[in-house]
Order: sequence, then C-alpha cells, then structure tokens
Amino acid sequence: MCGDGHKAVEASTNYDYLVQSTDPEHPANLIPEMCRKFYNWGWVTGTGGGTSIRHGDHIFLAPSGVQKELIKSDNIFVIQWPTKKYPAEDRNYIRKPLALKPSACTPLFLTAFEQGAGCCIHTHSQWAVLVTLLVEREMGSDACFEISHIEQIKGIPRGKGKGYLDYHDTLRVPIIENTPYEEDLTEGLEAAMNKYPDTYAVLVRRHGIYVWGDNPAKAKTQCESLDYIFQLAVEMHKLGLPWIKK
Ligand SMILES: CSCCC(=O)C(=O)COP(=O)(O)O
Ligand SMILES: [Zn+2]
Repeated sequence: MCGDGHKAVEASTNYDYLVQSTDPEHPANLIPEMCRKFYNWGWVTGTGGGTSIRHGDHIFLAPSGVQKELIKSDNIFVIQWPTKKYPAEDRNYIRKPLALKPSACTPLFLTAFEQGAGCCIHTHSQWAVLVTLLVEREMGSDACFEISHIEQIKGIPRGKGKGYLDYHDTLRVPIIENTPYEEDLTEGLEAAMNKYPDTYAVLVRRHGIYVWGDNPAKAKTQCESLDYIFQLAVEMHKLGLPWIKK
C-alpha cells in the first residue's frame, strides 16, 4: 500500500470518535440532518451544494460528489483548525473517510470560517440562480442584488455585532461570476467579502449561493430568509413590481 493510503487508514481508525456522538446537535449528526432538509427544499439536489460546521478547533465537512441527502456521520471529514487553505494537500485533515473526497467547496467554507463564521451553507437553489440572471439582465454584471421594504429582510444581519436589518433597510447581496471548478470561486468570494465586509452571503452567477452564520442555526435561518426573498423577488419581477420601494 502506498504511503497516502496507509495514512488514510490510520486517520480513519484513530479519529472515528470525532464523528461519533449521540448528541443530535453534534456537527457529525447535524450536517447529515441539515443536508437531508436542504435536499427536500431543492437546495442540494443532484449532489450539488453542501455544508460545513466549525466546532471549536475542528472543521466538519461533507464529502464531494455524493447524494447529499444520504450522508452518514461516518462519511464526515474533519480538519484541525486553523489550517492552510492551499494547496489542498497541506490542509490539516485529521479524519478522511476512505473512498471519499472532501467537498470541492472546502476552500470557500474555510474562507467563511476565517471571517469568524461557525457554519457555511452552499446551495444550488433555483431562486438564487434566477436572481443572478435577472440582476445581470436588468442592472448589469457589476450590480449586486438589492431589495427593500420586505418583512423577511429582518432575518438578515446588518454585519457582525450590528444587529439585524430593519424593514426600511435595503438588503444587498453581492454576486460573483461562476468558474469551471468550484475551488476557483474562492478568489471571487474573498474579493466580495472585502468589498462588502458586512455581508453574510455571496451569490454565484448561474450556480447558487454561499451563506454563513455565527452558528448552524443562524446560517440555516439566514439561508432560509434569503431563499424566501429570492423567490419573492422573482415573482415580483414577473408581476412588474420593483424590488426597491421609492
Ligand atoms: C452537480 S454539482 C457540481 C459541483 C458543485 O457545484 C458543487 O457544489 C459540488 O460540491 P461537492 O461538495 O459535491 O464537491
Ligand atoms: Zn456548487
């Protein structure tokens, strides 16, 4: 057996306890549970999308290219935090399930954790994709998504430690262009975070969205609020209703 294979066997043998817990809130139980919900909501169908949780100095990650609704705790990867983002071989994986690859979204999830997030969700929601196309056609490829005077925007934070948006505020979500490989989105995500330091989400044109939060519950509810708003925005557009109330 080659050196790498030997290391993987050792890692999976020694660190299984990291993904074994009877606590439903443990990341190794929560990621499969969240992915099942996200699949049923059309967010992670056809293996796309995923989620990752930071718990203390461990990052828990779903595997790549698998049916996300079928993930088991035993399939979860664990990285020791902090870790290098690149190259992938230099990341501090301490648990690598055999025959599985870590999510291609890993460097993007790590970027969210660098910002202090406790959980990052990537969806391929059709509402998110449609909004990126509408913004491009109506406002141009440099524009971000903007909407105001919708009750649900109160579910989105104003920025770290700044509370939540009010009904009269304008929600802005930056949009980055898609790349042929998921990993290559990282540069665009970092640039969008620098340009919009208060954002908790970045849309990816023709692809989906990355949403993060201080913890799994906040990431999930923020992602739900955004998805509700994107669906509403698409329907408003069909009715000729403006997204910004004058
Ligand atoms: C049909 S999925 C294409 C790849 C992608 O966009 C994605 O989100 C997959 O992520 P994974 O965690 O499965 O590597
Ligand atoms: Zn994706």
